[in-house]
Amino acid sequence: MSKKPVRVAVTGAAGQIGYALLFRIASGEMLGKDQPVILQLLEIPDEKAQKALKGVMMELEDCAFPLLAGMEAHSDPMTAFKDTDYALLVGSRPRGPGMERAELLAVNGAIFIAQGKALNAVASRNVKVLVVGNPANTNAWIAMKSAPDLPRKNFTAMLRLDHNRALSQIAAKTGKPVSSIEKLCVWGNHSPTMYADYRFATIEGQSVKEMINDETWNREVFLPTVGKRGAAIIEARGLSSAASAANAAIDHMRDWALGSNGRWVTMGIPSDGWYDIPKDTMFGFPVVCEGGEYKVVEGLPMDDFSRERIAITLKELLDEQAAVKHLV
Ligand SMILES: NC(=O)C1=CN([C@@H]2O[C@H](COP(=O)(O)OP(=O)(O)OC[C@H]3O[C@@H](n4cnc5c(N)ncnc54)[C@H](O)[C@@H]3O)[C@@H](O)[C@H]2O)C=CC1
Ligand SMILES: O=C([O-])CC(=O)C(=O)O
Repeated sequence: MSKKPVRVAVTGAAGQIGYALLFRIASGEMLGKDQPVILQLLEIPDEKAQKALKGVMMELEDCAFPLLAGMEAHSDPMTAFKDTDYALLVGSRPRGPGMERAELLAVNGAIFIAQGKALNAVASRNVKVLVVGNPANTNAWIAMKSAPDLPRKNFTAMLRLDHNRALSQIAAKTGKPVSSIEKLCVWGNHSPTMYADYRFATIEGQSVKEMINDETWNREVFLPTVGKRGAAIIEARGLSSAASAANAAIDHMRDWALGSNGRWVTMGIPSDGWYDIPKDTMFGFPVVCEGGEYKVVEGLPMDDFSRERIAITLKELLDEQAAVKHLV
C-alpha cells in the first residue's frame, strides 16, 4: 500500500537554495523514494517573488515527479505551515562579500519570530524544523523561543554543510574516500568560530588523527579552510553557496527522518546541558539518528585546545542570543 503524503514547508522557495532544493525533495531524495510529499512553499508577499515562485512551481510540474502529491504557493506563514510535518526555513537575506553571518541578525532575526509563532500555531505537533537562513543557530533559537507549545527538540540549525566540508577536506588530505570517514563532528556555531573535530574520526578502523599526524595542518589549514569556506565561495561566485547548502539540508532532514545508520552526523540542536553547553543554546553536536530522533554522542573526552575552541564558539552564540533577547 502506498504511504500517506507528508507536508513539507519550504520558505524562500524562489531563492537560490530553494531552486537547488525543491526538485530533490520532490524526487524523494530527502524522505525516501516511497514517500509522497505535498510542498507548501512560502515567499514574501511581493509580486516579483510570487511570480518567480510560480515559475519554479511550473518547472516542478514539468518534472512530473511521481512522489509530488500536491504543491501550494503561500505568502503568509500561517497558511504555509498549516499541518506541516517538515519545515525548512531557508528564506532570509544572504550575506555579501566582507560581511559576517552574525551581521544578518538585525535583518533576518524578525523573520524567525513570525515564523516560530506561526509554526507554534498551525504546524503538526511533531514538525521537524531545520533553519538554514543565517545566522542559522541563533535564528533557530529565536524560532524555538517563539514556539513555546512545540517540543524544543523539534528545532534544529544547519551545520551539516560544515560537516560535509570537513569530510571532503579530510578525504583530500588522507587520499581516502569520503564514505570511509566516520566519527567526525563540528561543534558550535555555523560561523568561522565553529570547531571541526577529527580527534575521534576513523577510516577503516584507523585513527584519522594518527594518519594525518600534523597538528599544524589541523590548526593552520584545516580549521580555517572549513570555518571560512562560506566566505571563500562568496568571493569566488559572487553569491553564497546554494547547491551545497541545499544538499546539506537534504542530508540533515533525511538522516533525522530516516536514520543515520549508526554514523555520526552534525546537527545544531538545543542543548540539554551536554558538554557543559548551557541548556537551550542552539549548538552543533555530534549525533546519531534513529527512528526519527537524534541522540547526542556523549562522553567524548576534551583536551585543552578543544575546550578553548568550544568556549570561543559558545561565547559567540551567547553574545548573539543576548543581542536578540529583547525580541523573544
Ligand atoms: N546554514 C547554512 O549552512 C547556509 C545558510 N545560508 C543562508 O540561507 C539563506 C538563503 O540563501 P539564498 O537562497 O542563497 O538567498 P536568496 O536571496 O537567493 O533567496 C532567499 C529567498 O528568501 C525569500 N525570503 C526573504 N524573506 C522571507 C520570508 N520572511 N519568508 C519567506 N521567504 C523569504 C526571498 O524573497 C528570496 O527569494 C541566507 O540567509 C543564507 O545566508 C546559505 C548557505 C548555507
Ligand atoms: O557563507 C555564507 O554566508 C553562506 C553559508 O552559510 C555558507 O556557505 O556556509
